[in-house]
Amino acid sequence: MQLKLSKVSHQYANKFGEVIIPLQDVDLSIDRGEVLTIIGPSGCGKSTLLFILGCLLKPTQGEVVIDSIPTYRLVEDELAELRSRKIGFILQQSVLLPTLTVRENVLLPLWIGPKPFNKKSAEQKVTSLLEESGLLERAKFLPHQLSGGQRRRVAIVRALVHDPELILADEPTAELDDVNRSLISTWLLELADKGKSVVIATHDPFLTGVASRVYTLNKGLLHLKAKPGKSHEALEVLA
Ligand SMILES: Nc1ncnc2c1ncn2[C@@H]1O[C@H](COP(=O)(O)OP(=O)(O)OP(=O)(O)O)[C@@H](O)[C@H]1O
Repeated sequence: MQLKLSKVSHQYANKFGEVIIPLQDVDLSIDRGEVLTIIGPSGCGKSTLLFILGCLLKPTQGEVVIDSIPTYRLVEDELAELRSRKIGFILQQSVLLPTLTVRENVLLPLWIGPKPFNKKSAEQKVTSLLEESGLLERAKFLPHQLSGGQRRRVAIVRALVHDPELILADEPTAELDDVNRSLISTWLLELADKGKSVVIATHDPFLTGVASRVYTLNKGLLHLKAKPGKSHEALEVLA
């Protein structure tokens, strides 16, 4: 996916009319196969930026263009369709439905999404994703029967089940041990190798180490921190 933000600003107001401007004139381009990380202090606007990139939030100013389509031209149904076809969200809280098994939680976006799917090939896809993530033996477990790291991996698998072109991850490795952090870093990098675009809000050096570009966000301004590096080499150093 090719994604471009031009002069994007966003402002929130509370009920007393106080205004917060977490993004100011942000320009950003993302291409296929790139891994970008965004770092910055708590409350600086990282999630806001991810929500705008994922078309969950319309910026108050500026333009978001996805595969040559300016998103302001799309109505809400078209945006929902775009999200469910092309975008995978890994949110800060791995919210899994407590009464559904791991397999059912992963299948959920296909059941409720607008995209028709073949039941048999969906089952196969889920099986192979669960296998890749080391979760196949837990396919029939309920979320409360999993460890925190396993729950996070289920949430990631769920974000990938519809084969999105853009993956947006908000602190995907927070509070995980080194094994899980390394596994998730490797996994996100492999997705980029397959041509996916990956944007991650994080402070985790495992993730900033494998990124093609690292940005800092502070006081509304986005700055490039590091020039493109050799991501595989970075991962080997960290392993
Ligand atoms: N719906 C909202 N209404 C008003 N202000 C909001 C709203 N959502 C976020 N904000 C404010 O916008 C700022 C940016 O929030 P955001 O969640 O994007 O930050 P963040 O960098 O992701 O933070 P963290 O790292 O703590 O998750 C914060 O100061 C927050 O209080």
